[in-house]
Amino acid sequence: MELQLALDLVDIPGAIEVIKEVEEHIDIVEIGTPVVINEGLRAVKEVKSAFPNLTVLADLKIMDAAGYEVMKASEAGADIITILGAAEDESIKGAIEEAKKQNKKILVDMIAVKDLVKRAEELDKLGADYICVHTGYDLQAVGQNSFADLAAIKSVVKNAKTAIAGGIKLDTIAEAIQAKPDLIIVGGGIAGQDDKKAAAAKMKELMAQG
Ligand SMILES: O=C(CO)[C@H](O)[C@H](O)COP(=O)(O)O
Repeated sequence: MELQLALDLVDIPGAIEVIKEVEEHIDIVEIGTPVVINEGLRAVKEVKSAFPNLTVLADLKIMDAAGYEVMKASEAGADIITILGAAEDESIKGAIEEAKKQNKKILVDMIAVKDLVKRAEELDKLGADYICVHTGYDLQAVGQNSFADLAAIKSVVKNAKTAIAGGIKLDTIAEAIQAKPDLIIVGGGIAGQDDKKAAAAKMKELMAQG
């Protein structure tokens, strides 16, 4: 089980500072959608060159022109690129095909997908590397989470790795761990804490205990 730190509310120097603090306790660093909107793919490029040994995920949440966008994120140094599960199959196929060419991985974000089980089954057959259930900020604000969704997709996904994101904190990570995803994605639960290193270390410790 791997831990991904999502960085959403920082600029490039801020991202580098946080990563330095928690690097030894995380497996993947995510350059979040707001950071890419503010700073462009330069954020991916600068983080990858500062931490060449760290797996970098570009959270582009691609919806269209998927092959092209995967190519540009790959050129910037991303190892994993995200596309939305709600995108057309043609876009999903384009993203997966380009990622294979570039030796990269695709994480499909299931945010706002209504029939999760059916779509997860389809995405698994299309060859997604990761399928991620996700409660975005706007639904976190009204008290939702993705724990039941993770169990639901795990019942049908055979090949892809499964992931969960959205509001996971130290006091809720146990529920995510129980459902045994391959990847747990945490943003504010680490980046928003005073002692980021301690939060990441404790989460990794709980994940190792299983
Ligand atoms: O993609 C995102 C929002 O769309 C976030 O990166 C993801 O939800 C993880 O952050 P947090 O743990 O703070 O919810």
